[in-house]
Amino acid sequence: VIDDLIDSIQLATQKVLRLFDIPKTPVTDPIYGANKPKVTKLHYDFIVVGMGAGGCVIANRLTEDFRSTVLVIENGQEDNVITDIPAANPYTLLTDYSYNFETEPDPNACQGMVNQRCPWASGKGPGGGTILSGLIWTRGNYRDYDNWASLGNPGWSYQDVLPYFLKTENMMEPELRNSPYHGKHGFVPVEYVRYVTPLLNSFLKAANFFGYRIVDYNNPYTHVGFSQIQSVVKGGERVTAATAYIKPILYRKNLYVQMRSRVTQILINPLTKTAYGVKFVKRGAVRVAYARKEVILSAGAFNSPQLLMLSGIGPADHLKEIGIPVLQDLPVGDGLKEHVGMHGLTFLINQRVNLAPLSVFQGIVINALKYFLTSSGVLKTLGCEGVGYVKTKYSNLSRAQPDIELVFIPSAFNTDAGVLLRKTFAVGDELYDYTYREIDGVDSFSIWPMLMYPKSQGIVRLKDGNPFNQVRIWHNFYSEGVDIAMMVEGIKKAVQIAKAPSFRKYGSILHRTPFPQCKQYAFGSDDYWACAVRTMTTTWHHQCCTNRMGQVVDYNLRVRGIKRLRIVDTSVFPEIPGAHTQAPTYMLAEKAADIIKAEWKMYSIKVS
Ligand SMILES: Cc1cc2nc3c(=O)[nH]c(=O)nc-3n(C[C@H](O)[C@H](O)[C@H](O)COP(=O)(O)OP(=O)(O)OC[C@H]3O[C@@H](n4cnc5c(N)ncnc54)[C@H](O)[C@@H]3O)c2cc1C
Repeated sequence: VIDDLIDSIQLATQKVLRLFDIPKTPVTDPIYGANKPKVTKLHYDFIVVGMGAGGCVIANRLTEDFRSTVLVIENGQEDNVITDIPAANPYTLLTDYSYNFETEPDPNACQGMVNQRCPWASGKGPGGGTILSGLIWTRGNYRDYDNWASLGNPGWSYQDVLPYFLKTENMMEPELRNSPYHGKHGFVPVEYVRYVTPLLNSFLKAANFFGYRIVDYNNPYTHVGFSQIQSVVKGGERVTAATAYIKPILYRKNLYVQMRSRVTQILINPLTKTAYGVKFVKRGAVRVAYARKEVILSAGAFNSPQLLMLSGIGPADHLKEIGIPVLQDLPVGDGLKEHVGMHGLTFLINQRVNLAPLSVFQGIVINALKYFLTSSGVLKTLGCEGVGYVKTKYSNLSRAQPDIELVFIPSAFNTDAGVLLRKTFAVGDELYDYTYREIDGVDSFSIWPMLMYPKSQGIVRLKDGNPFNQVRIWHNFYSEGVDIAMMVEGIKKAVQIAKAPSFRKYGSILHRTPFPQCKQYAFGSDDYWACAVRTMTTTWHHQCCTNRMGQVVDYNLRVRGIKRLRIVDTSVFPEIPGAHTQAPTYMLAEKAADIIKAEWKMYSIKVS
């Protein structure tokens, strides 16, 4: 009551000051999803920074208790009809829906990319990464979470987290819906993708040909094998974290969402080391919002460490160098992990059974009509169709734990003549012109291997004290030799799969013009592929582990040494799971919400 009274007085004062035009802080704001502007408050129970996968879940679950007010602050702009179209993601990746980070140059990797830097997309807008994502739904191996627990994080073993994976999910496929390893009542619909090419069938038959089973890879007993991709779509349309978790609850009076607002600092009392609010900038004006209970950081694996460091929490040496007073010395920004890949394999075919982006552009009117009027057609493609989990000879994991994921892509860099896909991965001119120009627009497909358990780890640091500057990222990809050896084996397995009889009927052949940086090696030799992975280095956008549980946060996700500050996003993963990171983030946030509610004795809405 007192806080509300203070709010009213402060807001009334601001209104009066506004009559004289000082300061310019408005007292009403367009709030995401509200029909008319809501009066902004200064005090909330919880402030959530970032409306990505983690932030959306937290905002939803905490507002189940109508006594608690929650403000979500999101830097990005509102979503729209284009962002819902799964096929639009190579385009949206190049827009302001992504932060478009870049890595620091490193002779070990990214050598064929523009300026020898790998681009690294990270979502910006309602849903964060899920507004850009390939929508692939994978959980990883049960041992991933047993490992989290064994690293000193009780409560995070597979048995502990499985209920939260189930709570998240609404499996729509009848054959999987009744499995004890799938949920039916969650906010996240999961389907097989609506639009696939005939090549998917060839991919799955090829797997059978080489002795792999068709499996439910999200079942802990059948991880090794192949499948059509389980994906986060409804009726073939993209479902972001905001679509799933925020839009259905926008009517809640205790939920406030500020878009286009960049948090620049967490406000922390230096004497008590207690977080009490945030500073943010909206439309050029600096504002503050106060949290009665907690500030929850969900700004992602690059921006959460940035905000901590800007607020005096991080490696002391680095903060001193930048000139930021040190509040708490913690290994923030260390241990960055990513599933590194090599997207350059190109298999040419002699029939147009693939995804041909140029014809999709040419027929855009018909394709758009199909999408909007009949909910069908090529715009429902994810751009990836199948997935396979295999083991290489270098794996020291158990028999049931794969170490390479193979993603089947019904097109390749050359298929759109280098117009879009190549740009999203910043493939350099020298590489593209030498290797792919001669096959511009030729029908083709690709298989993208992904290293599931990279050993190499990178570092995130501030460039300077300006909160609007991007962080600096040292990826350190392939600093551990075993990562290269495994990727080479993964590539060889992809090449083998594409040789199966099921692909031969399309005249499938591997494009053998080498990368210019690797032409000194015999094409297809281990040395050639090792050079290829250092040249055509691609990220899968699964950045994580930069504020690790057990190091920067405790197993209840509270920042060590600071009160009332928690982190709920991929940055707290104690180790990268063998999964695309969206499902693990939803799981993490669902569990975090229960932890927070228990601490503050809050209500939940029960689902059957
Ligand atoms: C291109 C791409 C493709 C992907 N494909 C897949 C896939 O197919 N399958 C899968 O499982 N996963 C995929 N992912 C990964 C998945 O989307 C992420 O792991 C997940 O979204 C991470 O959630 P998060 O909560 O950690 O952060 P994010 O979802 O990144 O959300 C962070 C949010 O915080 C906001 N923010 C950051 N800084 C500030 C600030 N200072 N002030 C205010 N707001 C701020 C950001 O704008 C963003 O909206 C993909 C990601 C990308 C980028």
